[in-house]
Amino acid sequence: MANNIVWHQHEVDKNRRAEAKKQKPSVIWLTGLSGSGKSTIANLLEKKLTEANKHTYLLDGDNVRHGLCGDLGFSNSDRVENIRRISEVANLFVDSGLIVLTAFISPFKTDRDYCRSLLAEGEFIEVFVDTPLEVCEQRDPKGLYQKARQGDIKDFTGIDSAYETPENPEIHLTYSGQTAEESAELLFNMLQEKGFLD
Ligand SMILES: Nc1ncnc2c1ncn2[C@@H]1O[C@H](COP(=O)(O)OS(=O)(=O)O)[C@@H](OP(=O)(O)O)[C@H]1O
Ligand SMILES: Nc1ncnc2c1ncn2[C@@H]1O[C@H](COP(=O)(O)OP(=O)(O)O)[C@@H](O)[C@H]1O
Repeated sequence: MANNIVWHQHEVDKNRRAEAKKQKPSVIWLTGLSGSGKSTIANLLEKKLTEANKHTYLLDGDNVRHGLCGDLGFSNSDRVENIRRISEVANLFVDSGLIVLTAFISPFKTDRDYCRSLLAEGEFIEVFVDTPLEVCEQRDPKGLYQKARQGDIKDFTGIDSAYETPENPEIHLTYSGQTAEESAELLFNMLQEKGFLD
């Protein structure tokens, strides 16, 4: 913990920055298994938000793990640290007035709740991309499930590492054979209907 360090209050604050962007800053936190469609859906959603003149930033698992979290692996403690860093970054981006989209497996409830705890009421929107393991495994876009089944990758989520299902997500995106575009459309509409974009 930082000692002898005082938070500096700047003249242009979060409200002013959000006002300038004419939007309500928030974090749209997609969680789900590898291959569930988080990145694909978040990408399509960001396009829709941009078309609606929203200012956004997408934090994506694979990309963040190349830089900010490049020193971390997939042990439970590394995953906790991964989500802690991402939560802090998401919080800073919300402070800057942005609508932040995140696409991380984020398998542990406590870590997702940590990000929620950093934000104000209504700013954290948990979206459970609820695609069954069998579907994810069949898609296997990176061939990782096959490697995990063969024992070439250890601690793979859903195989030999836990995924804690969200109990009360703001949005539950169930899979019933729809395309990624349809999921993104559905998610965009749900965000609007629930007033998260007002
Ligand atoms: N062991 C293991 N378990 C799960 N995932 C693995 C693993 N090893 C590599 N990968 C690849 O890393 C991506 C998940 O990274 P995340 O940062 O989202 O994971 S976590 O939130 O810290 O659990 C994940 O990307 P997505 O498929 O986009 O979810 C995988 O491609
Ligand atoms: N309905 C769907 N929703 C999302 N992705 C789908 C869908 N159908 C097929 N896919 C494919 O499944 C893969 C999902 O991968 P990705 O978006 O990287 O998931 P995640 O980020 O959750 O690991 C992509 O190759 C995507 O094209």
